[in-house]
Amino acid sequence: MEPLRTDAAGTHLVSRSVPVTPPSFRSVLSAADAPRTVWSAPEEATVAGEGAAATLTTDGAGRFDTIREAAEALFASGDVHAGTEAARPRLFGAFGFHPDSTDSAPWEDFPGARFVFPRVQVTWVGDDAWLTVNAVGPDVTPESVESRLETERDRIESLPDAGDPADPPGVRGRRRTTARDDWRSGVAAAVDRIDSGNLRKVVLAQALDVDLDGDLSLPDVLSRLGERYPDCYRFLVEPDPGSGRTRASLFGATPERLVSVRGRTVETDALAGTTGRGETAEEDEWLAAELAADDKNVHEHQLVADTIKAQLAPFAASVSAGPRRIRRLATVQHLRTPITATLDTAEHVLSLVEALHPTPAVGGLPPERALETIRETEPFDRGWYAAPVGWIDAAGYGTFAVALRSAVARGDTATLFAGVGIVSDSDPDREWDEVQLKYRPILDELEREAHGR
Ligand SMILES: C=C(O[C@@H]1C=C(C(=O)O)C=C[C@H]1O)C(=O)O
Repeated sequence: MEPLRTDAAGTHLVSRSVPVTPPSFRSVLSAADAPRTVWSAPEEATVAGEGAAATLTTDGAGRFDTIREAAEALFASGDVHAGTEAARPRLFGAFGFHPDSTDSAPWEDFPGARFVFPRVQVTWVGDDAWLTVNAVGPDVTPESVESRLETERDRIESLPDAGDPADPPGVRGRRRTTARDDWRSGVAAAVDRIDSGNLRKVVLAQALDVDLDGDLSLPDVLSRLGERYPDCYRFLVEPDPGSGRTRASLFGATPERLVSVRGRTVETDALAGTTGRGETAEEDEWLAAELAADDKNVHEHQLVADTIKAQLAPFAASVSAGPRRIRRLATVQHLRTPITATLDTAEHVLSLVEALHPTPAVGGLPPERALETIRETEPFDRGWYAAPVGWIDAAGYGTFAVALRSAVARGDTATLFAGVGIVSDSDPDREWDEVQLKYRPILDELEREAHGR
């Protein structure tokens, strides 16, 4: 197993929180020290993290266990006064899609897993906001953290106004990593494997490198994504840059929850099967009805729902699925089945993340064949695209989303990722169009002409 790399071993943790006059999200993030962390999810508090009181980093197939053990050890040493549940200390981070990290751009600075325990955490819950200050180290005292809490409260309550949001920077150049002909032959080869009985489904992705005309303001991007995609999971993670490199930021607004665990309750979703949005309400309804009745999409979706239920079965005597419905987003519509389970015994959220990742919504079936097909077909590394991103607390509860509708921004460049499920009757050109639709949430934040829609 790859060792854990941490600056928190053998030390203890102190965390203190106070209510604050709610600051603006954009002001907090604009003034935040690196690495910045954002987590904002439906029915959850929004969190912005600044800096790192500790980081947990590892690689390899044992990355879920290594991070779970390190998180448990870190929180076990805790002296925590949170005041309210939402402000409690949490670790935020993500895993790589494949067990081994890669050196290829844009992923040079992204290990197999990395979690940050923010130095300063601002949490918005309903109309209230809380400030949490965290410290980890051999010499940390409650008094030093309480005094920092006072200083940080003064700073947060007197942050300068962030001003008007910046327009998207504009895109001056773009390069696809997959040419249309290569895509057609890749999809055709995958369909051949499916027809020969070796594979049932595989999700193939593309990447798009863009050169920007100016700087990307992530505070503005994340705040706009929150307005356009309030039902999605918005995230920002920023691993430390290698020497001579500008810091990279992975951000996105994904509709897909991988799993959430609270007490014995597990909630997840099967999300697969896609169509576009119409120009009118009638067209939207027509597209939704066509999607719900489309054999190819329903089959693709059902494979995901059945697999998730089977993956949860060893943990829970009862796993139940709600009705399959349409999930309508600003740019696409999906088929969605909500799935809930009651755990037989308490489990850490990372045990469920490990059991579920990658679901056939982003990998395929059978998993090993699908992963082999992905590696052989895609001319780029997935890095943290389509991988679990989320948070963990001291109780082992947490929520993880699947890092889709996402991009890595670094300086004046960004790389976007999007994929589609391939089954026996997939048409390469329709799948190509679906990939382009899935770039939209992020491209709209980069292209000037899209602004103001
Ligand atoms: C792979 C992506 O999306 C996934 C694939 C879907 C599909 O094939 O219909 C739908 C939602 C997601 O599970 C992506 O957005 O990149």
